[in-house]
Amino acid sequence: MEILAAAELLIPKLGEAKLHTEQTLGHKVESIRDEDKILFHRHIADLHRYSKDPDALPLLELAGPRHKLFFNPSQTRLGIVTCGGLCPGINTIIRSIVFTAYQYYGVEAVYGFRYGYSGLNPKVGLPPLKLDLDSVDNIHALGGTILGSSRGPQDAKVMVDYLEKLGINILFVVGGDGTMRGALDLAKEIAKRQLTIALVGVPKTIDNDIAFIERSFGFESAVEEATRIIAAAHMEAKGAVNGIGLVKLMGRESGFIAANATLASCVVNFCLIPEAPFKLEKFLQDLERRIKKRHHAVIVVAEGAGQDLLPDSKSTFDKSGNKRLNDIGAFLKNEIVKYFTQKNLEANVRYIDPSYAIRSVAPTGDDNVFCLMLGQSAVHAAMSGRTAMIVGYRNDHFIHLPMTLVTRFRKKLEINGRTWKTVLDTTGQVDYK
Ligand SMILES: Nc1ncnc2c1ncn2[C@@H]1O[C@H](COP(=O)(O)OP(=O)(O)OP(=O)(O)O)[C@@H](O)[C@H]1O
Ligand SMILES: O=P(O)(O)OC[C@H]1O[C@](O)(CO)[C@@H](O)[C@@H]1O
Ligand SMILES: [Mg+2]
Repeated sequence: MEILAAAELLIPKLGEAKLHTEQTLGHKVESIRDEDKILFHRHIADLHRYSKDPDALPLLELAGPRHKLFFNPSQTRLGIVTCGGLCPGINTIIRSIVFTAYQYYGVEAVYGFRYGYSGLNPKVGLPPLKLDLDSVDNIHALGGTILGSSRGPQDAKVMVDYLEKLGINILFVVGGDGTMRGALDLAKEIAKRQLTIALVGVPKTIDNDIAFIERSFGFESAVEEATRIIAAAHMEAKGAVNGIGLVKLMGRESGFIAANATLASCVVNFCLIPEAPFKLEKFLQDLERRIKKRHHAVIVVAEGAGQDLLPDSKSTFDKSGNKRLNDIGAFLKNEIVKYFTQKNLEANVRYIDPSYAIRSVAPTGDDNVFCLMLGQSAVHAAMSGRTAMIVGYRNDHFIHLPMTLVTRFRKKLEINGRTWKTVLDTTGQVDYK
C-alpha cells in the first residue's frame, strides 16, 4: 500500500468560490462541507504510522455539490473529451455531465470534442458537437462513445488556444492514465497563461489499473461479457475429447479482468496474468495432469501475461507510446498442441480471442449507476472551481483525487491479496514460477 502525505491529497482550486449555490441556482442543494473528509487508508497498520502526528493523516475530499460556486452558471461553457480505448459506460458519463449541467446548474453551453485530443486541435478539422438533453437522452444504452476517441498526442499550446477561442471554462476529460497525463499538460499551460479553465477527469479503463481508485467504470461490464465467452470456451472444451478452451482477455499490465472473469465464470482451471510470471513447462505439465484427470480444461490468459516467454520480436508502440503486446494466446495454443503431440496424447484446443468485443459493449445496470454518479460528481467539482483532479471511488465513497496521483503508476493485482488467493483456491492451479 502506498503511504501518502496529507498534502498530496490536496485538490488545486482556480480561486475562491464566492457565489452562494442555493441562491444562484434557486433550488435546494444538499451540499457537502469541505471539511467532511474520509480516511485515505483503512488498514490499521497504515493508520498506526500516523499515530504520532494525526494532522499528517491523508484525507480524501468527498464528491458532491458545494455550498459556494466558483463559476457563474449563466456564463459557463463546458467541454467534454473522451480519449484512449473504448470502455462500457463512456456514454453514460457524457449523458450524466450534460444532464447535471442543464438540469442542476442551468448551464446550456455544453460541447463535445470529437475523437479525443484530435478534436481540440482545430487544424484536424473536427468541430465540436453541441450537446443537449435530446442528443444524449438515449446514449446510456449504447457501448462506445458518441464523441469518438483516439490515441496520439496533440500540442497543449494549440489545444489551450482553441479552448480560449471557444470560451470553454471547464473541460471534462474521460480517459486513462495517458489521457490524464495529457490533461496535466493542459493544466500546466492553462496555469502559465493564468486562465480560469478547470480540468476535471473521469478515469476510464477496462483494465481497472488506474492508481489509487478502487473501481473503474466499465470494468464490471467487461467482466460480464468475458464471462459469457468463458462459458462458450467451457462448452467447446467439454464437447471434444480432451478439449482445451483457451480464452485471451484484455489487460495490458494487470490481470484484473482475467482474475474477476475467472471467479465469475466458476469453470476456469488456469488463469494466467502479468503479475504472476510462469514457466511454460511447469504450466504444461499441470495442464497434462488436469486433462488426464478430467478430460477437459479451460484456460484464461490476460494479454499481458507471459510476455517474457514469447520469442523476441522488435517492440512497436502505438501512437500514444503504449507498447504493443505479442500474442500470448496464439503462442500458448501452439505450445499446447506441440506438447500434447510430443506426448502422443490427443488434445483439441479451441482458442477464443474476443479482443475488443468485451470493451465495446453497453454497460450493465450497476455500471450505469456508477457512471451516473461519477458524471454528477465531476460537474459538482468543476463548478466549485476545483481543477487538475479526477473523481473516483475509494473506501465506499465518491471522492476527489489530484490528477498527479493517478498518473504515478498503474495499479496491479496484489499477488498476496484475497482475489488472487481465491483464484488459486478455485482453479486449483499452483505456482508455475
Ligand atoms: N505522457 C503524455 N503526455 C501527454 N499526453 C499524453 C501522454 N500519454 C498519453 N497522452 C495522450 O492521451 C491520450 C490517450 O492516451 P492513451 O492512448 O495512452 O490512452 P489512455 O488514456 O491511457 O486510455 P487506455 O490506455 O485505458 O485506453 C492520447 O491522445 C495521448 O497522446
Ligand atoms: O487496440 P487499442 O484500441 O489501441 O487498445 C487495446 C488496449 O486498450 C485497452 O483496452 C485499455 O488500455 C487494453 O486492455 C488493450 O491492450
Ligand atoms: Mg492507458
